[in-house]
Amino acid sequence: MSTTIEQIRAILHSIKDHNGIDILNKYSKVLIDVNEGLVIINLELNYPVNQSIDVLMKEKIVHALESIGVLKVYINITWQVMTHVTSNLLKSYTGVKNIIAVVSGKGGVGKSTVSANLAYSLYLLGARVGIVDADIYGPSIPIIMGVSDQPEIIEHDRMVPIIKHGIQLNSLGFLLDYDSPAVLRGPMITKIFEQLVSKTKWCDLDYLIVDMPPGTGDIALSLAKNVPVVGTVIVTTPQDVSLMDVRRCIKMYKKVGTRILGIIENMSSYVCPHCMNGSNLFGSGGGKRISAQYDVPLLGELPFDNYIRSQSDIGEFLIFNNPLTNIANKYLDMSINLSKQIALLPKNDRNIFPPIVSR
Ligand SMILES: Nc1ncnc2c1ncn2[C@@H]1O[C@H](COP(=O)(O)OP(=O)(O)OP(=O)(O)O)[C@@H](O)[C@H]1O
Repeated sequence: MSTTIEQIRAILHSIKDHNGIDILNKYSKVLIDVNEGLVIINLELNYPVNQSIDVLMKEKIVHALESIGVLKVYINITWQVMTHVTSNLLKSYTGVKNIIAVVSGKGGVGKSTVSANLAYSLYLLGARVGIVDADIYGPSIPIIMGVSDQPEIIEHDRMVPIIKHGIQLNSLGFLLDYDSPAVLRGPMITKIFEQLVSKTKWCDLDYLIVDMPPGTGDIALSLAKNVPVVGTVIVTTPQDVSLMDVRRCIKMYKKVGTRILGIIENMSSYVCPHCMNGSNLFGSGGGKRISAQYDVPLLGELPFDNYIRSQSDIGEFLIFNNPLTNIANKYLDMSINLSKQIALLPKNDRNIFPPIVSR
């Protein structure tokens, strides 16, 4: 008896990828054809798929189909990121499908480093990505990414983002005088922040990463209320003081109704490059505990890696220089996890213009 399209569809729906996430979700489009024993599958997914994921997915699908006796199969995978509904139900900005804020309970946990590398790994997956440095206390993204140019101002006070390593970039540091940051507080700084995000001429972005200042201050509240953000990613280190601040941060974002897309534990372990023994510099398992306690996905755990620090200091990307390192793979896994969390959110239908009805 030959395999039916329904059986193949059911098999596809049962497959999980190497992150343990369903290969298909409610927005995936699947066209299946069976022609003289050859099964043809055309899959359109709503998250980025690079070549290695494409290969892994195809292997999984072929393997699963073999179990029901399908031996000849052709699979074609394409993808298209869609715009998802924002936490505050605001309409998304033109040119930006999904805004993701990277936040932390306290300073120095590696939020900017994670933001830059997360942006770059999403870009390596094939997505169009931008990054906004909104850290009023010290905009480090231009340093990490090795950018010193200023964005060009065009008509209607709009700014053209700088492009570096394929990523569109703008920073509060380009707009503020950092010799007198204390003067800029409250409404003034939140207005500049909102303009930075909304008045940059972003070009066709799948994801815009916002590197937020640490803590739960004015900019965090302004983000929650006035920026069409799909959600936040919280960066923490595993030690107890850091986790205490994360709890406060999670409670604040939950209170103001901003979605939490996941937690990233940074500097979670250290492997000595000489003896190769691992140790937990700042304790262990904190990210997992927080994730379980607040029912928030743990997107990844990143080790302490001196190469990250030295590369960031000279404005180079770890992944850019060495895409095959263990930590580069961890970043890629993390960005795949994040893109899939976003892929499951409802669509933002408010961005779709009503059809023009001719009389
Ligand atoms: N996984 C890591 N391994 C080693 N060093 C790291 C790692 N992540 C970040 N760092 C280093 O830690 C320092 C602080 O990182 P970063 O500036 O990204 O933190 P931050 O949370 O954004 O800080 P702030 O709140 O002050 O803006 C930097 O020198 C950075 O290179």
